[in-house]
Amino acid sequence: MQNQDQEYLLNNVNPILEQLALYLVKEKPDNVTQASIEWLSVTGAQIENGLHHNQNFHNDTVESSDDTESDEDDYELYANNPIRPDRASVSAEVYGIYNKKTNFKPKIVAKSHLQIQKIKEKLAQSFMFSELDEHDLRIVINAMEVIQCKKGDIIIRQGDDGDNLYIVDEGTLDCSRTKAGQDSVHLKTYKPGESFGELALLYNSPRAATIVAEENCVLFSLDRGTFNHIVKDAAIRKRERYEYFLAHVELLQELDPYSRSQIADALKSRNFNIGDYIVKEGDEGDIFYFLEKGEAVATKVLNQSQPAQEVYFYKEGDYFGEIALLRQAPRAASVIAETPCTVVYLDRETFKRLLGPLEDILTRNFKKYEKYMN
Ligand SMILES: Nc1ncnc2c1ncn2[C@@H]1O[C@@H]2COP(=O)(O)O[C@H]2[C@H]1O
Ligand SMILES: Nc1ncnc2c1ncn2[C@@H]1O[C@@H]2COP(=O)(O)O[C@H]2[C@H]1O
Repeated sequence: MQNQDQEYLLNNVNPILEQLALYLVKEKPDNVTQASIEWLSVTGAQIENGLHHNQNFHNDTVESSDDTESDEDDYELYANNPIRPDRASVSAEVYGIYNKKTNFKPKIVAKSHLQIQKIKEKLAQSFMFSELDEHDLRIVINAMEVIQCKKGDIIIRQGDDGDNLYIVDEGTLDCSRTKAGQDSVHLKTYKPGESFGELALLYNSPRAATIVAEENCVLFSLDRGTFNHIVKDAAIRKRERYEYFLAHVELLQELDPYSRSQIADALKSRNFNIGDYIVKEGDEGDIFYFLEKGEAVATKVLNQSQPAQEVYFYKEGDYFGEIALLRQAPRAASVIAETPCTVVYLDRETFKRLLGPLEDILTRNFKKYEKYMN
């Protein structure tokens, strides 16, 4: 082998393969190939990223390229990993994700292949994280800690300072709030896939409610530092973007501002040109819409021998597409853009989860279509 090949092997290939081998020996996954792919795409990629920033990375020892940095500045990649007995700490800067300007050093917590898989699944269900790109997602996954808690454990206490956001992996938790001089009021029950504890991090405010485990639970927690740098700005922007609009949607008047902010997290947006069909009569329907900008018209075939007729006119703040979701039926009408339109929408699952409390109102409102419905 030529000298430069040996050097490449030593500097670029060995550090990653050695770590991979150690990981596989510890985890002993049934499917080695799949586990390796997963590991390489998360931890391996970060090591590689670091290698490009610091060619001093050799074997098991990772040094910061900045000699003046103290050991206290290091972060533990294999902190809980017994297979890394000698030097457990790695500098986040080595991994190329240390942001000198903001002093952000992402936390890296060792986790099993299975735990990483579960975190990925739960993050995909959580609106606040679902739009992160691969790179940011990797940082969030690395920073997450797995927390086991027992029935009755208080995870968050109203009024406390807050340093973590949580995603429920297993179990249910009760969320309640007490107002001065009043009994505590139950706000909601958290189930797997849902997240809580974001308000204190988003707005630097005391915890707005108390959250207690109703049974033994597994949670994933994310620290304030990572949340602030990766998630916070986009989440605040999205909440602010829709805050005013949602506060003026008549349908949502009965919801409290917190529930509306949850809808803001979940909304997706799409533009249509004049004449575009937003919804087509007879199609399967899985989406519920609010008209954010523009005007649209609903048309319906009332007589098979005649073209569809206009049956409803939509202005900003109106909603449509609820019938297919509530009745499990094909679309009862078409909705067509009369001007350039922007709609914001929720999928069926999210509609059920967030607008479930409004089902009665939605069903009562069917009467506005009554004279046109079969
Ligand atoms: N109606 C509500 N008002 C405020 N917080 C709520 C509400 N319902 C659920 N919560 C959650 O309870 C959490 C308590 O901690 P945080 O204030 O950090 O974030 C809060 C929200 O995630
Ligand atoms: N006369 C009407 N009959 C039925 N749906 C209507 C009518 N006018 C407007 N719509 C809306 O058009 C939507 C088409 O999709 P959906 O059936 O899911 O929900 C429907 C209502 O929101």
